[in-house]
This record gives sequence, C-alpha cells and structure tokens, in this order.
Amino acid sequence: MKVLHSVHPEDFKDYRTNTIRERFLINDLVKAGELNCVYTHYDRMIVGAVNPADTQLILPSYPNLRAEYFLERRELGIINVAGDGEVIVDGKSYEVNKLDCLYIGKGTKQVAFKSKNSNIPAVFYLLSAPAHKTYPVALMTHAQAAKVNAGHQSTANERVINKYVHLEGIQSCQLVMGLTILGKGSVWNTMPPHVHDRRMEAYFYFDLAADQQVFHYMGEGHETRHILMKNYEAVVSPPWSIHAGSGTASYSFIWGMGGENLDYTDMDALAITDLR
Ligand SMILES: O=C(O)C(=O)C[C@H](O)C(=O)CO
Ligand SMILES: [Zn+2]
Repeated sequence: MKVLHSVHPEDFKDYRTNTIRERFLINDLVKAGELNCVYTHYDRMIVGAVNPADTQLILPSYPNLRAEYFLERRELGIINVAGDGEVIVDGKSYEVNKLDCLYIGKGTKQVAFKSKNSNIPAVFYLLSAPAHKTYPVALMTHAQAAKVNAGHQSTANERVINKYVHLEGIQSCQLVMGLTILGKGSVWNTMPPHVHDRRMEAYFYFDLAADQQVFHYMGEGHETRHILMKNYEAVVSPPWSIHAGSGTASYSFIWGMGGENLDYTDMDALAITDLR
C-alpha cells in the first residue's frame, strides 16, 4: 500500500508543482475490477476506492497494518459515487446505491464489494481511521443525510452539504464524513475557507466531466498553492492547510476527517481578503 508522509508548513512553502502532487495527490484509486488503498500519516487515515466489475472484491489486510484483518483496530466509512452496489459485512448484505453511505465498526472480519450491474459498475470511496471501540454498522441513504444549504448563486458557491458520519449522525470513534453537491452554475467549494488544526481532511472529487478539472487550493491562508484535480482523484489536507476548490465545470466531492473531535462545525474561518 502506498504511504503518504506528513509535511511541515514551512517546508511546503518551497514545494514546486511536482512535489505538491507527490505529497498530497491520491490518483489511480479507481480502476476497473480493483480495490486500491493509500495509507496517510495524517491521523493514520486510509483513503481507498473499490470498482468491482463481474466479481466481488474483498477488503484485504495490508502488511502496513500488522493486523489479522483490516478492521481489527479500525473503522470504515463507504460512499458509493456511481452505479448501484452491494456491500457484504460478515455475511450480511447492504444495498449501497449512488450517494448512500455505509459505516462499518471495528472488529468486522470481512467486507466484500459488488456491483449490481457490471455495465454500470459501482465506485465505492473508502475512508478508514484507527478506532478504539465498536460502533454498529449503519446505512444512511442520500435522502436521510443531514442537509445544510451553503453559499449563494451570486458568488458562484451555492451548494448543499450532506452530513452522514458526524456527532449527530452515524456514530463513530473519530471518522466524520459526508459530501457536497454544487448548485447549477456554481463552481466554488469551501469559500470562504477554513482550517481545523484538530483534524486532517481528505477531499475526493467526482461527477466532474473527463475534460474538466478542479483547482484545489491548499496551504496556510497567507501562503496558498493550488493543485489541479481530475474526476475520481483525492487530496489530503494537513491540519494547517485550507482546502477549497474552484472547478472549470460542475462537480461534487466527498469530504472526510479524523482527529480530536467529531464536531463538523469546529472550524477556524479565514477572511477571503486575508488570503495570499
Ligand atoms: O462545501 C463546503 O464548504 C464543504 O463541504 C466543507 C467541508 O465539508 C469541510 O471542509 C469540512 O471541514
Ligand atoms: Zn474542512
């Protein structure tokens, strides 16, 4: 499993395009018939994706974990971003269709992923954080997710934030997870931006046309850089970094965090005019 190490904000200031991409971008996650994971040293969050074709794919245990099975000491959040799918948790099947979320607690021995129709395969995005206790398996459909309307059409940042795993939603040890869908004509996410030193974050962009990209902004507010992101690519955001994006076309993205607390609103906002 590929490993991403943590970066100091002072070192980040000298990074050029290639180094920024090497240290923070997670690409090649979604591949037909494959399950791929990347281990990050940001709160030990694992970022992954599963794209089952004709046969089911089983979550393996990686040598990095020194565990008998993947979820021996971890919890897992899953969101499907494509065709209808099924997740089998220790023999019990859950229908996980587009934009539905399944949480699986510590101690689950086997997790298998299937597409309902191999012509329209599912793409399951995965986030896994270390866990100290077992919370029950929970399925939340897109319709059931807590919705927050944010931004405005006049500032091109109108969007709906959908919260699945958080303090008042699906219970977890440290995972917080949801997705944001931009309104028609809006291109900006998370603007005005924020940081949260208490939690790392990862963004995964989807429903972005193949010939378009998202400019994802990162770095300390007074020292920003950008990274160009394609559909089905993820990026890690260190605790000291802003994480915001502007797309050349419409898109959605999954956000997910791990760290000190489960409070979605624990953010330190930055004024747009203070950004450099
Ligand atoms: O569009 C937004 O704003 C977001 O989705 C923000 C993320 O949820 C986030 O960064 C949470 O910390
Ligand atoms: Zn954030």
